[in-house]
Amino acid sequence: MEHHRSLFLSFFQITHYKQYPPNVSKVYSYFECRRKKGAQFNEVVFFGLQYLLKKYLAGPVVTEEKIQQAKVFYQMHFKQAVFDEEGWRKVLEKYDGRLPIRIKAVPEGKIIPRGNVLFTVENTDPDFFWLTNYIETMLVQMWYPITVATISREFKKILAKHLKATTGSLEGLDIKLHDFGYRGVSSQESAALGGAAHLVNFCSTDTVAGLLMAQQYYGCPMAGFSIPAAEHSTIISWGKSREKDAFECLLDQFPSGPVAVVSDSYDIFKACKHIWGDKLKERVMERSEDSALIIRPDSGDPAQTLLEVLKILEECFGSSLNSVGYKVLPSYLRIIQGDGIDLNSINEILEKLRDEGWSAENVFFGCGSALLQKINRDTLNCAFKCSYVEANGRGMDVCKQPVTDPSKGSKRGRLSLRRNSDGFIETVERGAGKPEEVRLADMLVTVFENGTILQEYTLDEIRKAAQLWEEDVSPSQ
Ligand SMILES: O=C1OCCC/C1=C\Nc1ccccc1
Repeated sequence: MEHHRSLFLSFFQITHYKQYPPNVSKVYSYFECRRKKGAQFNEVVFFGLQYLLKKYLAGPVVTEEKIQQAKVFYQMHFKQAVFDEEGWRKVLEKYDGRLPIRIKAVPEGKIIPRGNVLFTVENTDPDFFWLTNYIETMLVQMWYPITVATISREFKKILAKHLKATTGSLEGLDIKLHDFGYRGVSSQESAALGGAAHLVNFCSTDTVAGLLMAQQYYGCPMAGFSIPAAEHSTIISWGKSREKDAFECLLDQFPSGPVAVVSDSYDIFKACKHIWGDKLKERVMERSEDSALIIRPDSGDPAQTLLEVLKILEECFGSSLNSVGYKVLPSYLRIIQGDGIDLNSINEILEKLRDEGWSAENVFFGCGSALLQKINRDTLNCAFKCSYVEANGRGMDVCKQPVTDPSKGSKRGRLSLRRNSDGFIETVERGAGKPEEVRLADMLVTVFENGTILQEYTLDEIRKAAQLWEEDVSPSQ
């Protein structure tokens, strides 16, 4: 495939090779989501490195043509010759354009507590010590898929808790949160990465780019599902006086399988009472459980609107009690709330529904920007730092310890990740841990070396690694 020029143009400062001490032969760096006091998230889902390696770093990424292009580009940019043409030509000659780099990483999907090493990067050939932090810029972009996968899993914990508490089971958990975020992200690539990151935890999405990512980079032919759904244009195009006809068209066009109909174009409450609950009542009741009508409010205070809608639908269609005593609408009727959903509001909504005796099985959720866009590199304090160098044949552990912010201190020495005797995951610093012991216990796996990807993960394996634990679903919290 066409390798991207971005290898050369995707980093931050190309003058760093001139700034290292003399005779440096190795630069070893690592990536972590720094621990932060009072942080909202204390564990992260590792996801996305495989895509980045396959797309930008694997294979013969350095070519003579790209070297020439970069040379001209940086001569213009710095108005002096600072691009390391010779260094790159040596990569081309010595390694046929493959990067002499080793990357060791936690397996994708693993749940790792904040403050632990997630992957390490080092040059495999002393001539190329400057390469390690050259690819830092691109590697730090891992903050995005990690953060989306983490937030998506936090949603899953909340949904699991409420499902367990109000239905007694976790059935249907993986379709409870639908990705509505395609339009709200900054680019097709973000949609692909973020969409795939959500699919680590759920199989419900409208972000098609994420499905393609899962297919092309994570070996999953179809990672998520959706259903026919109205949007405001398909309702209001009938005119205000024909909302009933618009709704009836959805029922006619999609007689089997679930269908979602946004119903707040004019008055969600009148639509539920007089159209769904009256004019089209028979049409709704004739649908089976597998062909439910899913009504979508899309405005107003989410909890208040949902409670009012549930009340109206109960008056029109009735409700029953499930095995744990919570109210459920008839199986041909459900609701999806895709407006105003984030980690705080989804919990509030489910608590208010529960207080009014409603089970979580009545409602599905959609989430857009709060899932894919309302985040940044600081959300999980993602950082990439050098922790070890070799010069004149000697190794040296290095780190930063800013007196102005100790939380920005970095780890020192070569790092490994292990489960300690208490079963907790911890990072072993300073190259401690005997090599034979580290080899066995080290959770970090060499996934990339000298241009070749040595370990791949399928989405199925990643989903298994990221599944919720028992304690994540216990209603106690
Ligand atoms: O209502 C629905 O039911 C379930 C299927 C998806 C769906 C709506 N999708 C959507 C996507 C992007 C922005 C807004 C809505």
